[in-house]
Amino acid sequence: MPKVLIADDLSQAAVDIFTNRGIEADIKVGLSKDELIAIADQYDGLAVRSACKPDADVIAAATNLKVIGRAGIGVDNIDIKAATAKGVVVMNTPFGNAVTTAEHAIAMMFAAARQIPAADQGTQAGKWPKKSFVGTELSYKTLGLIGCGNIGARVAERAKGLIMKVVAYDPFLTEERAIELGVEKVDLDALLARADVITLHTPLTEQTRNILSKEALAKAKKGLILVNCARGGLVDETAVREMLDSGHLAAAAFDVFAEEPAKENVLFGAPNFIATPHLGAATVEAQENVALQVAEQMSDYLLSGAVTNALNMPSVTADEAPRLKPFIELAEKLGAFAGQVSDHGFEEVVIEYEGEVAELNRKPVTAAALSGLLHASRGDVNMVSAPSILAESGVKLSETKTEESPVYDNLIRIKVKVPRTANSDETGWRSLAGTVSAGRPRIVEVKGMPLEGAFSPVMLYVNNIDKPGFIGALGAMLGEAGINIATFHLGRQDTGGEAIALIGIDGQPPHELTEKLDALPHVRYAKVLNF
Ligand SMILES: NC(=O)C1=CN([C@@H]2O[C@H](COP(=O)(O)OP(=O)(O)OC[C@H]3O[C@@H](n4cnc5c(N)ncnc54)[C@H](O)[C@@H]3O)[C@@H](O)[C@H]2O)C=CC1
Ligand SMILES: O=C(O)CCC(=O)C(=O)O
Repeated sequence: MPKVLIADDLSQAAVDIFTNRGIEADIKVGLSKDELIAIADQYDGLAVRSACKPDADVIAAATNLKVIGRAGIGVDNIDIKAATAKGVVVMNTPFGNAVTTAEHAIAMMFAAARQIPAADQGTQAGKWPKKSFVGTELSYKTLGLIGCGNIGARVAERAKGLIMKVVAYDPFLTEERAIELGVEKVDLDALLARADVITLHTPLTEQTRNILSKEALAKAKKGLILVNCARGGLVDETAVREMLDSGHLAAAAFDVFAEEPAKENVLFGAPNFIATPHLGAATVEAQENVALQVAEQMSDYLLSGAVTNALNMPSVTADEAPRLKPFIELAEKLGAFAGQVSDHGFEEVVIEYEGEVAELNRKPVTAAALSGLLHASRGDVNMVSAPSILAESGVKLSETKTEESPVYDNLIRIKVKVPRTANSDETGWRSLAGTVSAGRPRIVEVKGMPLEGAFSPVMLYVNNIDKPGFIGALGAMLGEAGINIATFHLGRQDTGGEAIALIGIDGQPPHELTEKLDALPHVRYAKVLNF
């Protein structure tokens, strides 16, 4: 039974889903990093919000971990690179709290424009401070959105309802989408020059960190209201403090801080500054949404291999997962075959899809092929880590698809380009193909030569010249070594030409056997393959 750790406050809905689906869920909120590392290897899944920080050390200690689920949007608390390298899927819930967070941004904008918290404090202190609070009307003012994705777009919709003019800076916002949302796409300098209110809605990345630097803020209009319900690191907090003190900024309302939990901060106590403790997503509805979603997604992955909203792995729906399973198995085995016979590595990989499989979601199938391919040389690799490992190695990857498959209903062919080496005249492309028949993977072609057979856990691969007596000698050699033959598949180009034998054997043969095989006349190459 898979086991997950819920390491941040999550609605009970998540626990119920895990339990109902037969997954054991431990709740341990507020663990220190050392405490988390000490127990991390017990879990297949880790469910977090933003307080728990699965960094490279935690991920390295979590030797059984398969999935990290973020009940929320921002994943800057998770080391996705480290997770990918260890083959751990990272998934979030990109829509579950978007409305709630957009509403919080609007609430913060109003609170700042009318200084509601300070007015409330003064009133309840018996001061009736009516003359101290003269606010700003928002209708017909310009709202500048930095980031116009899920949340930004929802803020835009609401701001338009408030009769505000909305301009947006987002390099990935298309003109069509801007028109659809009724916002004007502008560059950052234009936004700074025109906005009466700025609200941030980008993720925290190396590109967005400090996007509102001291220099950028200096370009903003005097009297600006600044709202940040995205991430603390997006804004220079010290510069905001100086500008609130000097009156360049009329007000600022922040839900997020560079250091959280923010028990102290340079902004605290600044004039017209409003703070909430990262409450953007804190509504009953949003917490229910993200908890349900993350628990369903993690359970789907752990139980059926379905992948939704992953940041480091192609999606596989629950419907697709069972259909893809045999093709994933075939691709991984073909990749493993190619990887084990590529003694000197490979420079390029081509994966050809024919027939039925060409019409399926091929990304996970390709990831499986690469996982098999890299396994011989890299060991600890899986479908999550393989594509990025291959990309980092500089090996070129391409894919083709043909709806028609001349012989089989479906066919996957893997071609690898092997490099020229001092000891090998085997240059150029090597190819292997297989099919799924009656739900089982079968190999149907090796080096362009047709043959037909199932994969066995241990196989002997022999590439030889087709000469009488060879098969007898091979059988005798295996018999002498006490090795039982389970399956025997032969292929050849033409009589007396290049040939191959693929022999399923019961158990691992001694190393000397391949040496003896290699020494047989007419044998060009012999290798034990493991699947
Ligand atoms: N305060 C809170 O409790 C919450 C905060 N958030 C934060 O809000 C962020 C945004 O969430 P969503 O809108 O759902 O994400 P999203 O991915 O839908 O939208 C982000 C937008 O930022 C844009 N962007 C990326 N780089 C940019 C750049 N250099 N300059 C300008 N725009 C850029 C993207 O193109 C995208 O349109 C999250 O990453 C998270 O950090 C999310 C939920 C709750
Ligand atoms: O889980 C939370 O309370 C924070 C939500 C958030 O910041 C996010 O979803 O990115």
